[in-house]
Amino acid sequence: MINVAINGVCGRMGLRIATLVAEDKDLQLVAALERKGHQCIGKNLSTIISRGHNDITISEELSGSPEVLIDFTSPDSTMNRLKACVDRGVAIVTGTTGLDKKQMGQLKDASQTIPCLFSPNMSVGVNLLFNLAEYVSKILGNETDIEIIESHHRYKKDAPSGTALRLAENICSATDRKMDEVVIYGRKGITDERPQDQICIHSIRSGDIVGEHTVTFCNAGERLELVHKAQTRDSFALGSLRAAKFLAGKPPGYYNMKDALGS
Ligand SMILES: NC(=O)C1=CN([C@@H]2O[C@H](COP(=O)(O)OP(=O)(O)OC[C@H]3O[C@@H](n4cnc5c(N)ncnc54)[C@H](OP(=O)(O)O)[C@@H]3O)[C@@H](O)[C@H]2O)C=CC1
Ligand SMILES: O=C(O)C1=N[C@H](C(=O)O)C[C@H](O)C1
Repeated sequence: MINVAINGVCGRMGLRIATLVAEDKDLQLVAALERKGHQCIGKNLSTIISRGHNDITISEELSGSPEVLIDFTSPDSTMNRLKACVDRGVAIVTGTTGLDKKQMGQLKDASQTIPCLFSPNMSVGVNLLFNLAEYVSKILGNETDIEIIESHHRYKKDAPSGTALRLAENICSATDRKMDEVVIYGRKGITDERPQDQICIHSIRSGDIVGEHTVTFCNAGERLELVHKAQTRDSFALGSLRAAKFLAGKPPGYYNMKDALGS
């Protein structure tokens, strides 16, 4: 049995993860965290997710000796909890996106002390898409116009999605391009002819779209599209549970979903 804690337990992801942990025979929820002053602090989790975890009260502080903290919150919250994980020797699985370079550096520094796993997308399908985009861009080379379209719900706080950025990073590394030289984020005004190696990321925020990503490769006369559509958040949540099981007991280090999926 692996003891886990969830940071942001009352969020869209946190609630799904708590529900799925209750159904997983290998995992035991020992702490459910929200920020100080959150309306759910002190409430019994089972009254919110209507099943499981009858003994868990939502709290502000990491407690209950978890082996792994599962975090889907915001960059500030992730950094705050990361300090607590390092102090207490707790591994962290984080899916929080929008971390800046400094915060990503802090996560990597922490991985010298505790096992850390970060992925901008924890669904199996998107991690396959990461590989497919790399493979296709290697074959189609630089003679192809590449665009990325990501679509999410109206409540998403960051843009572009971490998944879209990772897709662009993979394509750049596969085609010897540099992100800061070729990637743009939407278009406006007189843009003239697009440079051959340009990658444009477009972000749609609308309604209750869970998470959709399309990579288009346009050659003369044909277009190839790689598309992933998440239908529920369980694709991400189940991936995070797989990551937590993988990370428990590992030595300190910086891990990703490829490691957790064994791919
Ligand atoms: N890697 C992946 O597979 C996936 C990653 N994500 C990412 O996960 C993150 C959360 O997404 P989602 O669940 O939809 O977001 P929600 O806003 O629904 O949930 C975020 C949770 O974190 C809490 N939180 C936010 N900011 C802070 C803070 N500064 N201090 C303490 N707690 C805080 C929120 O509490 P409060 O209500 O008080 O704000 C809430 O409980 C995003 O970065 C998103 O991109 C999402 C899905 C999949
Ligand atoms: O905020 C979301 O919902 C999601 N965010 C992640 C991202 O930024 O890539 C992953 C997924 O697309 C859902």
